[in-house]
Amino acid sequence: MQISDITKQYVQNDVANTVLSSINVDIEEGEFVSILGPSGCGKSTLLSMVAGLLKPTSGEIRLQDSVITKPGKDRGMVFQQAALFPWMTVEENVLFAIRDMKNKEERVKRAHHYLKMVQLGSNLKQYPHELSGGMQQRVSIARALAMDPTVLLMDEPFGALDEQTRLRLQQELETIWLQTRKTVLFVTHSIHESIKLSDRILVMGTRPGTIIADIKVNLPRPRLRTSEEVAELELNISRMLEKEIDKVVKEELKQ
Ligand SMILES: Nc1ncnc2c1ncn2[C@@H]1O[C@H](COP(=O)(O)OP(=O)(O)OP(=O)(O)O)[C@@H](O)[C@H]1O
Repeated sequence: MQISDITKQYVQNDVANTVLSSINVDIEEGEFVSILGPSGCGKSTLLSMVAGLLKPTSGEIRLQDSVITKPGKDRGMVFQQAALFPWMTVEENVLFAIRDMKNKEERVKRAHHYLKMVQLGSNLKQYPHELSGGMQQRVSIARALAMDPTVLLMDEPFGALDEQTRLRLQQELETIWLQTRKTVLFVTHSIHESIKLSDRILVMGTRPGTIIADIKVNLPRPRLRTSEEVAELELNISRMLEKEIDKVVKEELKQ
């Protein structure tokens, strides 16, 4: 995927606010890339443009040589809230996402395969309200994977979960990624989460949002908090982010 010269402005009351400027990134097939940055730097805006939900003001995003202009089946999206259909069972929610598949037997087989992968093989007939937040999020991951997208786009998928569930889902996502080797673009606020999961971390600065560091994480997996290299990287990134946050605080004080 090639993100080239992206700028994004939001216009409100005839005033243009540039939220992203000069975003250039090439993402290899199979890479797990995290986007980290202070609140409001434009992470979700960037992901929404890759999803085709928003159009860039200038620049273009290419996936397998096609310019992205709208949402497509080649991109599966997982949001902070699972957004499942409450009147459908777990199985039906996944089947609905792949309703275009003609062969019913194959369709059911595929839904079950991914639901088993996210440890929900015994919850097929349950409804979303009968599941915990973590389980609901697992359904939305299975739903996105079942569509067999080229890229998985994840916008703070574990942000609303408690710490224990979050750690468990991080491990599961890592296992799934090692099995499927999908390209993943993952927005998070957690430095540790990004180090644990990614091949590469894009650190964003703000006002306007730009990429201030592109860090390759060449550490063996699984990456433990107790590892010296992990702790050192965590400290370096947190210093970068603190600088950006200080910049915002100073600007706000001036106003
Ligand atoms: N539809 C919109 N209209 C106008 N401004 C918007 C709109 N959506 C987002 N913004 C502004 O664009 C900037 C970037 O927002 P965005 O949600 O992409 O940031 P973010 O990095 O994902 O933030 P967070 O980490 O808090 O989720 C913010 O200043 C936000 O107020």
